[in-house]
Amino acid sequence: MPPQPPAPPVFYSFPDTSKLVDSLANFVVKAQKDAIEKRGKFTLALSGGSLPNNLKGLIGQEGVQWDKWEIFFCDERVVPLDHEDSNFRACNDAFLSHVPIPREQIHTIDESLLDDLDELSDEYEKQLISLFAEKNAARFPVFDLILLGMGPDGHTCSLFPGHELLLETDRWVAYLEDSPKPPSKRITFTYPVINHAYRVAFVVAGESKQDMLHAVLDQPEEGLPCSRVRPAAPGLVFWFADDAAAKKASTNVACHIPCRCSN
Ligand SMILES: O=C(O)[C@H](O)[C@@H](O)[C@H](O)[C@H](O)COP(=O)(O)O
Repeated sequence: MPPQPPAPPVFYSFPDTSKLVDSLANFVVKAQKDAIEKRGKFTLALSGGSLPNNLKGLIGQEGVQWDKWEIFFCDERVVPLDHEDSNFRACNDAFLSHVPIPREQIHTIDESLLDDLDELSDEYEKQLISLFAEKNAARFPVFDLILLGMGPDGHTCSLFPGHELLLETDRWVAYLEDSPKPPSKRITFTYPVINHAYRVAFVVAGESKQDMLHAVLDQPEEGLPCSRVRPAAPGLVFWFADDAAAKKASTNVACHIPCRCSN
């Protein structure tokens, strides 16, 4: 069978953040159940920014098999893990430290390599390879779920508009020293990793995201970093937005606005 085109995004919008947080937690737990049933574990990648706080709904959730989770970071700032800019720290403070996930299943950067970005990104890529490569014949890791944010300029992970890393086709993890969003030194998943996932979900909230969300969904030809997230079939993209962010967004999505999905 010829390769199928990517499916249109599935769009959910919610009247307020607490409903979004509850629904996102349910969605993650469903993705986890599905992954464990089919593959015996749940591989999840997390972003920084506002996302960690939107995952607090996972604390105390029933039906979570934390011992089956393997967590990576879609991008990470090149700082010690206890630094206030660390994406690991943000996720740890928001929810990871409140749930019984074994620490060795949370895959963080090697702090001894902070002075050598090439080595640092290479080592993180090796952590991915050791988890994914043996059982997976695919050329790239296939995450069960990747959770992303959308920056005000349409960036996601540490993939910024106009940056040469948008064109990376080989490496799984790359580094940059010129991030327009501080801090400037970061490592990031590349599109081949993001676009091989079973599910990718963006989480966006607030009026300040209205125009960019409209541009990302309705002007994909602009090639904004978020618009380039198009996992190959059977992969799916989901958007979890609050009504403030969703106001100008397109109806050119699988679940139209106004949508009050309860999942
Ligand atoms: O490390 C980072 O900076 C993030 O991973 C980044 O990609 C973030 O998700 C977006 O900038 C959105 O951030 P907000 O949700 O805070 O706008």
